Amino acid sequence: MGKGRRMKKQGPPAPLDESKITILKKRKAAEAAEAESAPKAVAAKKRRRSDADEEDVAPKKVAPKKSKVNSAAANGTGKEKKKVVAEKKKPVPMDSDSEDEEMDDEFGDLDDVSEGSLDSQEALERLSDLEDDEDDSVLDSDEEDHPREAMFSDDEDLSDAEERLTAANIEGLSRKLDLQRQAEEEEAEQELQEAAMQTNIAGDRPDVFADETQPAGLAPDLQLLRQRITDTIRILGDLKTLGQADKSRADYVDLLLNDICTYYGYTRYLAEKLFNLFTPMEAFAFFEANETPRPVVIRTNTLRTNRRSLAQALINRGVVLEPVGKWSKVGLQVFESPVPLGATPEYLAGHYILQAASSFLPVMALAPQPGERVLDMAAAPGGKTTYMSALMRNTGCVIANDASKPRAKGLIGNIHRLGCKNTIVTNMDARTAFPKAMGGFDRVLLDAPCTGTGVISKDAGVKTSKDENDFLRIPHMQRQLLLAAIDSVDHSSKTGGYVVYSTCSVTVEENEAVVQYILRKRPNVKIVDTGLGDFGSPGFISYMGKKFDAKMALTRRYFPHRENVDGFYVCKLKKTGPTPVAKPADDTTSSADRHPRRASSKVSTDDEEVYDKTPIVDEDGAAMHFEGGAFGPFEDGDDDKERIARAERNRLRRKGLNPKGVLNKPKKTKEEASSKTALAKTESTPEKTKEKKEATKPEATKTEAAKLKTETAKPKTTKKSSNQSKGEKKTVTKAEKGDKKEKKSAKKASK
Ligand SMILES: C[S@@+](CC[C@H](N)C(=O)[O-])C[C@H]1O[C@@H](n2cnc3c(N)ncnc32)[C@H](O)[C@@H]1O
Repeated sequence: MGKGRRMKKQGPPAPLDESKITILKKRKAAEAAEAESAPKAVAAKKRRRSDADEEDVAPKKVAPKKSKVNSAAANGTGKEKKKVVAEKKKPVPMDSDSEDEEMDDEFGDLDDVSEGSLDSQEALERLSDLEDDEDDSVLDSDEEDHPREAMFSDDEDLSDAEERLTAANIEGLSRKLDLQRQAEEEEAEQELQEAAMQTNIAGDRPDVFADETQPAGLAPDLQLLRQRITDTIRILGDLKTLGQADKSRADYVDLLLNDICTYYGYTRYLAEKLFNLFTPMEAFAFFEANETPRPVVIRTNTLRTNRRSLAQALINRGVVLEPVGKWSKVGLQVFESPVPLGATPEYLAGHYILQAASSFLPVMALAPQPGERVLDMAAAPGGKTTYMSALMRNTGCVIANDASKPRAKGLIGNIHRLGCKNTIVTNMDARTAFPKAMGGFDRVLLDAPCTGTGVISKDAGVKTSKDENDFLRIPHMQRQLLLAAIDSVDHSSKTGGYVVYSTCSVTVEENEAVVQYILRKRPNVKIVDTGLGDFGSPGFISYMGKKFDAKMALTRRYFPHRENVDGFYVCKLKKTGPTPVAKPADDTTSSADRHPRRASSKVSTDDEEVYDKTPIVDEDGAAMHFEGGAFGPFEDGDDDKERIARAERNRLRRKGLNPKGVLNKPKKTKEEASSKTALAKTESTPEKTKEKKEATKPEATKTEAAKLKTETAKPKTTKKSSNQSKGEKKTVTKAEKGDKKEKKSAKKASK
């Protein structure tokens, strides 16, 4: 487990502005105010609790934690901290006012804990609080119409067993406090430095261009570079006052971008693209956040357990954890673990999956319902598929597709481990496979392949590996996939008709621009609210002079520096009608013509490879019957024939047979067989026999036979392959063998 910012709680941070640089002062003031008001607040809370105990009516609620215990210990001296830990071991006397008072300062939240790990108790209490609050949570859209009592049996009271503390947990807490304190100290020091820099330049106009040119071959002085970055940002914030007369904004931005590239190691192209998403100040925070890992999060698999039991089991192993935030009922943020989280018995038994917090969000937005048919178009390694399966309580059907075979194997592994029984894995290119192979889904998730600019903290390679070509190629693929996703949804689904599009990238090209393209190509979809509440920021409605649909603000963006999660984008679309089918230029009997209801909504599109297989319903809502079933016939029969032929060839190859030989061999019809016997008796010349045979063959066979004729004229080696298929290996002559060897060695040489 890492240290430092990992300890930060996930959730919406304070709005980022210039004050971030002088945050320390503010924090100190806030801490002082908090220290003053804390005893009162705790006393009030205690009063509330005892009232509740007496009346036994009010639901138990504890103030959200930026734990006082933590902060007290974290801010205290080593001695104080030891005292904190020692105090934790003591049973807390509930009826002693004076002792209560004393404890209130540090243990306000733990007044009903008798013994055991503060850790476990704290985490469990927090779980309890969160679950008490869950009913009125607006964030879990998966609760929409189907309350999931059965899945969340974790709001029962804490049992005595759960309350028992272990020495290991106390040690865990102590370590957690150490780490937290260290992180806060580091952060404070950094902020102090930044504040000092700011003070230094506040009075005069810093000349950031003075030491711009660095002697070639010398490693950059990182501290100076960092200082110049913060100076330049400061100047850009107040160019009129702080800027030099002979320098423009563009000069400062150019200098800043160069410095960012040198300091953080981005290509200029990517640095600029990311920089343009924010104000200079916020861009700095974003680049900074990409340098530290996000918190480790696990998702409870509610098909196998509930969050409280899982938390308890892991706490018993010394894991320090707490609920990920109010927005999720199943996430646990892990602060520290003495055991590898990917190898605990709970992990192996499928009680949880390691999953980044932000990747819960698309599934929450999709909100798949029990009994539905759902498609996960790009599913591997399955974090979202298995969450969907759990939300659907293992009912209905999830088609989990991924184009990568090795990744699909990992997907299968996770599906098995987590006990998802309603899931089918397919391995196809979703751009062309759907909805041709399958359509009419209630919901589709497209967690699209992307450039990964939201997960640079996990994969620093993105900083240098993504170029202009990637930002053309990948959005193109995303558009194709999203078109296929939309066309695979049943707009008339009673319960759904939704598509969720998500990426772990923060660029506009891969997010709003893709959605905007889709709105133009598919007038039968509209953007709807994700149901994710206030968590995250709204999507862009304009960017660099480009205007997007006003509803783009309903889509959500998540950033490492704002929410302390991986950068992510989530858009929810509702399909309102069948996709108009474009008429291929040379097809005079297109489906639109055959299905007049489709013809009326014919549109011109350059994505003609995608066809909507949504059932066409009549006025009463009943599915209409067309040739080929409810989805209509496959327009591209020739494609199918070719696919089938290819599959057959592959099947033969797998069997070790030569497809050419086998498939080109004319099949004997019954008549042929019988006439052959008859002819054997009566005919004398082979020519005559041949003529007769030709006459009895259907047209297609005739051409095949003609082919065969030319083949027989070829040297023996060619014919041999067809003989081999009949198991006539023995007839291969030595000369033929030599010929084969020669061919093989020639092949090798050419390779
Ligand atoms: C962002 S990852 C999906 C992560 C997954 N949804 C999860 O939560 O575990 C994107 C996936 O898309 C797959 N992919 C790429 N191109 C594809 C295509 N044309 N059709 C289907 N899957 C594709 C990749 O193999 C990769 O596994």
